[in-house]
Amino acid sequence: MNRQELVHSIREKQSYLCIGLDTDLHRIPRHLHTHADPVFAFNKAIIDATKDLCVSYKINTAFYECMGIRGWESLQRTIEYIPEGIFTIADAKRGDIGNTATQYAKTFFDTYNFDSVTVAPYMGQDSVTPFLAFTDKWAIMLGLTSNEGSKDFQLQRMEDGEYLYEKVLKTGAGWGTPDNLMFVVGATQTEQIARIRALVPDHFFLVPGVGAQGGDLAEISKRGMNKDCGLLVNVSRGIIYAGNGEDFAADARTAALQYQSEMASLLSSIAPAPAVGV
Ligand SMILES: O=C(O)c1cc(=O)[nH]c(=O)n1[C@@H]1O[C@H](COP(=O)(O)O)[C@@H](O)[C@H]1O
Repeated sequence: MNRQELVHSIREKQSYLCIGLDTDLHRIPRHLHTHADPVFAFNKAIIDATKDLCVSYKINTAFYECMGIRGWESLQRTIEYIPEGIFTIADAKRGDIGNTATQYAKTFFDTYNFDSVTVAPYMGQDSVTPFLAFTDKWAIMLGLTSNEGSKDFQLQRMEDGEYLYEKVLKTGAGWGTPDNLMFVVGATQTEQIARIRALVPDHFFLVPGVGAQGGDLAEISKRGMNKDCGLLVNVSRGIIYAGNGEDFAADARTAALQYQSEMASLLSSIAPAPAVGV
């Protein structure tokens, strides 16, 4: 999916919600365990209940890889089930020498046909550029993450007073374009987000950390939105585990609808659609 299509979908659905399919076999409702593929049965019900409310689904591969071959099968069924026109993210946080990175890119873009992959930039340019060589596919590079450990390296100051994450963002931005590169910016990093938006004004940010990690949707939207919206806000546990009974999918829809409604009003107040013909 290209940037124009993504922006169009955000405007049309009045949503920049990304739902994280962090599906844990041990947390899904009991009645699903009679299915041949309980993880896919769960994902299918969540997708059916929420596909009109979100513009993206993020599949965190850890939750699938831990189940071996069965997990990869659930992942494949899930990616194939996500409707056309919804932006898909393989949250795999890959990063390796160029020759190996090319194989990771082929895995997620050719074999599984995801629109994007999350990548860790620690190994530098040659570990990221293989993900940028595919038409209408995206690399989503870790910028400033949502977790406590972001203080260990990312929020350390360099000799010139700049944070390490700022150097990473500025350097990384030169490897791709706002049409094929996004950055991960944690929703818990409210104090930094305006600074990050100033550094990379045009790029999309994937913003995880709303819901279970306590990030504030309104605050990050006010500080991080650009004229194209420029945000994909991910919620995983806060939506998919909103309920755990027979009605879990309806409960997930209710939670997603709350986020989408808030997003619609934030979009109209912060980044209203340009008038037709402008
Ligand atoms: O790259 C990510 O998606 C990511 C980056 C980050 O800084 N923090 C973060 O929580 N994530 C992921 O975003 C999702 C957050 O899940 P919830 O906290 O359940 O909404 C998980 O899949 C995390 O692995």
